[in-house]
Amino acid sequence: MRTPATDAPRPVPAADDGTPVLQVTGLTKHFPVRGRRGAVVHAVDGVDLTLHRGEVLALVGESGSGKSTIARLLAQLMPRTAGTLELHGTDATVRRRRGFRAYVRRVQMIFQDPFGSLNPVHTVRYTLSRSVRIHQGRGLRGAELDAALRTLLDRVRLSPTERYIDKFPHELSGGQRQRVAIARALAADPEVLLADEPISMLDVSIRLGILNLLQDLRDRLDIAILYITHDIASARYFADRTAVMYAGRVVETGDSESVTQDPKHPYTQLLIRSAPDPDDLEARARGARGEAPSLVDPPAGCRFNPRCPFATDLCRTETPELIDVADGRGVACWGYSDRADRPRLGDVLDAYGRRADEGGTP
Ligand SMILES: Nc1ncnc2c1ncn2[C@@H]1O[C@H](COP(=O)(O)OP(=O)(O)OP(=O)(O)O)[C@@H](O)[C@H]1O
Repeated sequence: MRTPATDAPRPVPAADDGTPVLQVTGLTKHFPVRGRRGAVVHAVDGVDLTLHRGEVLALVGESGSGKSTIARLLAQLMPRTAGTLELHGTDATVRRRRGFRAYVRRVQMIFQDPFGSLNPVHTVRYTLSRSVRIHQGRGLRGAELDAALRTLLDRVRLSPTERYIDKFPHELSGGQRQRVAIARALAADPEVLLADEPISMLDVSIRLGILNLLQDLRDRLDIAILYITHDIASARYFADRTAVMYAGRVVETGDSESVTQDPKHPYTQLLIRSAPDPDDLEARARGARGEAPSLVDPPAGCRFNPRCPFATDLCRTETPELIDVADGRGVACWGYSDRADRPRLGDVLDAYGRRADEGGTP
């Protein structure tokens, strides 16, 4: 059961009938390229995602794969090129400012940089009071407001609250600032948190504490969380389901345990089997098959084909959709299709190793 941050009225909670809280289908974003008429960056292309209450979905991928763009599209901070966005099964596209305010109350975003996202000239009390008043009622003041602030700080484990409430951001650690940013998001009593690399700028020693806090919010408040990260190991620890992105497309989805323990897509295999040394991954991938593709003129077919040791003509010409492989798992790789001309997959690291031994790309 959700417990509201205060007794103030909140948007009607929808019955949990299994309908996703938030769902996007065919999500696409193309950015125009300045100075090149007609050219676009294919940042996100045809992505389907569903977020359920009380569930963490990790969106994993290397830099430039489109993760942040997806977060901004889900937050409706910019228009999409194509695709639908539904909240509880109903079109949630905002067209006016008022609609946007109502949407933001339900879908809140947490940013990577807690240093940049809190205004340095305001105390924690000011920052949180402002958010509480916006979302829970402009008239809230005095003891009632204090109680709401206390509840929020308790929720993010900044207690005793007196120690933090009159502090300025520069008087707090990175982890404490991120907790304040999370408290500010919680003031809206949201159903969805979009967390864009929420721990990547924090000290390694405090990252786990923030993930545990988010996990606790998922459990206690039944919030749906989109957790964006380039660190697939943290996705395994923290997320119920994982979607792996490559060059603007989702290449693999499934429960986090299966995706990380038994990766199916050659890209996910490379990502996981090279961990924990990302340089190893980059070196192997570069040594074997070059850099991540241009998103202005992306490769035809599977976008991973130029780096994939198993790619065939089919992979170079036709785009694979997500293929059901087992237990709700999907893999966008022709290797799992029943086509006669499908590629025969082998061990991805062996293949790269062989290539390197043979002196580069064949
Ligand atoms: N406003 C914009 N105008 C033009 N191109 C953009 C814009 N925003 C993002 N892009 C491009 O879209 C692609 C995806 O970027 P995005 O930031 O979503 O990736 P990401 O996976 O979040 O990467 P990172 O982890 O580095 O933030 C990149 O090629 C990026 O340069």
